[in-house]
Amino acid sequence: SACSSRFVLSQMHPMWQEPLEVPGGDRQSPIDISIRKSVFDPNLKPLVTRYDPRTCQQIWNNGYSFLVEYDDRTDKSTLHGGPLEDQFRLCQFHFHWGENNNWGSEHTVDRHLYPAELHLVHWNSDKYSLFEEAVMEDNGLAVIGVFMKVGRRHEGLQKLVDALPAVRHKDSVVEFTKFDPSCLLPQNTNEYWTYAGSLTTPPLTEAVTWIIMKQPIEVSHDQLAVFRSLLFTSAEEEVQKSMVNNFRVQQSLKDRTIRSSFN
Ligand SMILES: COc1ccc(C[C@H]2SC(=S)NC2=O)c(OC)c1
Ligand SMILES: [Zn+2]
Repeated sequence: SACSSRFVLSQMHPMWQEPLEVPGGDRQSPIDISIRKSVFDPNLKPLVTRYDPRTCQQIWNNGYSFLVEYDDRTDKSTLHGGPLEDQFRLCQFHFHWGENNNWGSEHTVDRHLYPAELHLVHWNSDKYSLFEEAVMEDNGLAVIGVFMKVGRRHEGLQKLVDALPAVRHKDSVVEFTKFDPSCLLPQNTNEYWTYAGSLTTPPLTEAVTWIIMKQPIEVSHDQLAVFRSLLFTSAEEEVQKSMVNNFRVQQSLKDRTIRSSFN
């Protein structure tokens, strides 16, 4: 699918150097979500996700994370509602995690760090015809962020975990089908925070309406350990580097308001 972030491949290096300044730079992500600074907005609607598992195509290790990519040529797997005016199309999901269970998420809640964070990436298919177009526009993208905490084994995630050894090295791809990502959403999707932000890796474009779920999902210690068995490096490289701590440093809120869908 077009949203496979080849930019990441070309411009990315695992511990990539933060650029000195970013175009605009007043709505960068990730951020800390201060609960007391967020403003309840009663006009925020429930989120509506309609994902068709038949659009699931493959898993790809791009040297920064692993992406599960969806066929986004038609409106089969979509997101609308919440803070969104338009309909958005799912193109991929991926994760960020740490070297241990003490940190790993990109966003935090009152500075609380989670061991990992899921990003479900969608682009505005009402306004644009390709991901590449949407990624350059204000609010061309909508990303659902879901925090992950250590607890019970997540049965839905296990199918994905079992496929990871096949994409251990950077640039490896494996077929992965019939996966419904709604199994990775918390049971309560009506409580979320939303704010205007950016991609969290280069090109860092300020095109994202963020929708961060309040309720984390639980995954087991062993499932996270398999994430950490992935490598940043390709099979040819002599020195293998484990894929951990693939999160960006937090950015300042600047002149933004975080809205909450709950009081
Ligand atoms: C230009 O295309 C890109 C570039 C990078 C990413 C991945 C970043 S953005 C995010 S949110 N989390 C991440 O790790 C893309 O993902 C949609 C798309
Ligand atoms: Zn991400």
